[in-house]
Amino acid sequence: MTLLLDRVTFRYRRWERPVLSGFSYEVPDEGLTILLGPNGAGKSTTMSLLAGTVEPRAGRVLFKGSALTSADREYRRHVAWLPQKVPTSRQLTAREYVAYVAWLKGEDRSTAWDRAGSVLDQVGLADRSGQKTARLSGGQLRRVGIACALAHDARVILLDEPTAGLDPHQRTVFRDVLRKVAARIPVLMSTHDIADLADEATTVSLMDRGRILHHGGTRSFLEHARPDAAPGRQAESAYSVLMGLEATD
Ligand SMILES: Nc1ncnc2c1ncn2[C@@H]1O[C@H](COP(=O)(O)OP(=O)(O)OP(=O)(O)O)[C@@H](O)[C@H]1O
Repeated sequence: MTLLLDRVTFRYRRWERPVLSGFSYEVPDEGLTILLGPNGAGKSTTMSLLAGTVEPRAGRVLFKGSALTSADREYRRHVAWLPQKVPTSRQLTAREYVAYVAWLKGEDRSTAWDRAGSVLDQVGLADRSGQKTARLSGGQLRRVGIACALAHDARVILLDEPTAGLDPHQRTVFRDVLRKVAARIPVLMSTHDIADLADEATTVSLMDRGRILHHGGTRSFLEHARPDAAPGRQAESAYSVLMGLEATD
């Protein structure tokens, strides 16, 4: 019950149909939740609303029982939002950048600097902490983004397609970091990479056209797979069945 959307309606332009209408969604308080759905389903919109980067036309965004207001410092501090492209400053080193973000979120300078060192170590980037962010790879930058969330004591982490475009090695490293982080802090992550969920996710949410089609434990999601789905393909099959793309028998 930490972070949720309560009967939210949202449209990008006044004359357009709402992307979400009377939409409610609660981010689970534990583990890794994966938000699946086809292009245009409303995943990024849902995450932007939860992150407070856009405001609903109707309904509420609630954090720890209080409605979000854009000036809410506690919210900014405790809800970490990582868009697909981590917005780093190219001139700063990884450590300077993480420390800067922690300072912006309210840590004092020396605490921010110390924590930046320790969290970069936690995401496996201790040896890159003195490197300019402009010279880091996409996968390393996403780990810098996670480090920022850890540095300012986030209570919830929202990740928009964090594994998109990563090579298999970077993806594995990123998932290892994610597994450790999600054991301590709830993480909501949108993805098209169904393989991400099989081993890692605690909860699976599937949305389409602004509606949630499934929200529950990974096992209950996988139970929707066709009985004859090939080993390792149950998640894809469950997705297709729930989306109505594939019959169950
Ligand atoms: N900035 C925008 N301006 C206008 N319409 C938008 C904007 N962003 C998204 N939309 C529309 O809102 C709907 C939901 O988009 P959204 O990006 O939330 O979906 P998504 O599930 O994240 O898709 P994808 O998997 O492609 O990232 C789509 O119809 C999309 O065209």
